[in-house]
Amino acid sequence: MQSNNRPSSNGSSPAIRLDSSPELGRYFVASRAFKPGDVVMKEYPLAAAPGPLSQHVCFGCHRLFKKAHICSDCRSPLCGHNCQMSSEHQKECAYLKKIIPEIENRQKNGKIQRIPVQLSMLMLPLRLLLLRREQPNKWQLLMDLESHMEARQKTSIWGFNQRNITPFLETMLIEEMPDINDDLVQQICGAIDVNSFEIRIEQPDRRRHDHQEQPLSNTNEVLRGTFYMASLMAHSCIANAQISMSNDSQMTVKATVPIQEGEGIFVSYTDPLQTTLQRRTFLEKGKHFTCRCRRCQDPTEFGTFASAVRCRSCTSGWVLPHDDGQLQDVESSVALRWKCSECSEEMKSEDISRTEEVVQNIVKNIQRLPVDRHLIDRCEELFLTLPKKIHVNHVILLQLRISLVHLYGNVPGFLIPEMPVSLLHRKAQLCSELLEALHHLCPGYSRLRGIVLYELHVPLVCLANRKFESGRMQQDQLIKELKDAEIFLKEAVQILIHEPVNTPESHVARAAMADLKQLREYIREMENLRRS
Ligand SMILES: C[S@@+](CC[C@H](N)C(=O)[O-])C[C@H]1O[C@@H](n2cnc3c(N)ncnc32)[C@H](O)[C@@H]1O
Repeated sequence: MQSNNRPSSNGSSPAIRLDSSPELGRYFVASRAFKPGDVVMKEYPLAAAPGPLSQHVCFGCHRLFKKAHICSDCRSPLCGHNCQMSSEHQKECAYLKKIIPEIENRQKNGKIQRIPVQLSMLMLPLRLLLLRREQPNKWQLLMDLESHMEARQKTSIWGFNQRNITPFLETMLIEEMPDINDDLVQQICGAIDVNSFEIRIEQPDRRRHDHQEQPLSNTNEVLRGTFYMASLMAHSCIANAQISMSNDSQMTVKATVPIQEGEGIFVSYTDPLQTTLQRRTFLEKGKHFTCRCRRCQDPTEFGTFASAVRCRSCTSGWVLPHDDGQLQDVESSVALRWKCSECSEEMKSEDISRTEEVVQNIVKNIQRLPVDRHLIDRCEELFLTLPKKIHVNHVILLQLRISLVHLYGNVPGFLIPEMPVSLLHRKAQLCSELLEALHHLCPGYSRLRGIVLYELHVPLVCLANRKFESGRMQQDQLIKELKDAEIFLKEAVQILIHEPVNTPESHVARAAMADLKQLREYIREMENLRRS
């Protein structure tokens, strides 16, 4: 198995082998069976750089900073003088400072964004282009990646790169790479957009509760990394493997469900908690293919109704992608036809998209409120109002459940010891509903399942204790209910234990292990008491 960034040129390894099909292009197949949690591959990127929207990531050491130290020569945002003086930065600085007059000039004419934004769009292409001279083996791997040049030529990104990326890279590199031209830059940009992965950055003083207050929020403060082996993995919205990133940018791909020898390895390029339209649109625009996975072809998404919108006409049916057995033939998400399950009223993809946007904005506005008891009340209200527009299991309401599960137990006034029985039941109910949906949408050992299982054990233990302490439960029953909670906690540990250190999930894993030890001791104590 490959365990570093030096894969064999054909991407083969004892555990996986490369195959290809007219539909998927190249993709990996298991050369042996994998169990959930087994490592499929590990890899470091060919290059990584702060994401184009990042504003607080040091261009040198890739750590987060509160206040930028701007390099006096090239204006790069750095974390301090040491990073400015590092040999890595000095090398890049020599290139970057050549373009500052041009950026400032364009900025004066209002034709360009702020300097750090402009620089962060250029960093990854620059680092990849520098491989050509400095690390020719990696350059060859990069040149082997899919970049969808033909399809991208027809999109606005091509012109954007022509105006905002190519001229600056030419100015920086023309002396040592006289043959640099727009085609080469577009190929690099295509390889980045089609193949790159986001790498989360650990907050410097992140504690367990920070994670819980900001569950799985997307942040712009990420790195983008271009990997070789991982770039050969095919997508499915119902994947059998998932990616984790350590904070030194190493990627690990692990099986989430049993994978048989000879089966394809699929990761999800999209967030499983996105609607069919959001997923398909992202894949069509960014990755240039139409997804024909089992989930995309099932209008109800395995009975979850995760993208279902309420019919405006009869108000009782659900509008779903039209199931006339032709879903696999629909070439683009825009062409999808949507039909009410009861009155057959039809809607266009644009109408569905608008409804999703309206509802998402309602939720986003509420989630911007300060984290206090009012936020919890407002989130709960959404469970009464939004099902008038979307199904109660719509992904937007699944995301809202995740937020609420983290809020209950962590917001002052709603800490576990303060929570009334009804709210402990509510937290447990939200977890159970999430687990049911995740079972269909991202089955097996998904990180999200691990986190929800961890959250579920908390109210279960607390409810059992309260009942026992108030004399409404016998000791035998208490032990039984504690053992039920232990099963959930044990699975949470099994799923999260091997997450890379310093990731939010690894913090939850550590907490779960400590809680599991404590719970087992408590169960033993109760059993001893029963015997005596
Ligand atoms: C990250 S690359 C994967 C490797 C690629 N197949 C190759 O041969 O280089 C992503 C590209 O693979 C293809 N691809 C991946 N998953 C696919 C799927 N489920 N259906 C169709 N094409 C897929 C698309 O062309 C996509 O842009």
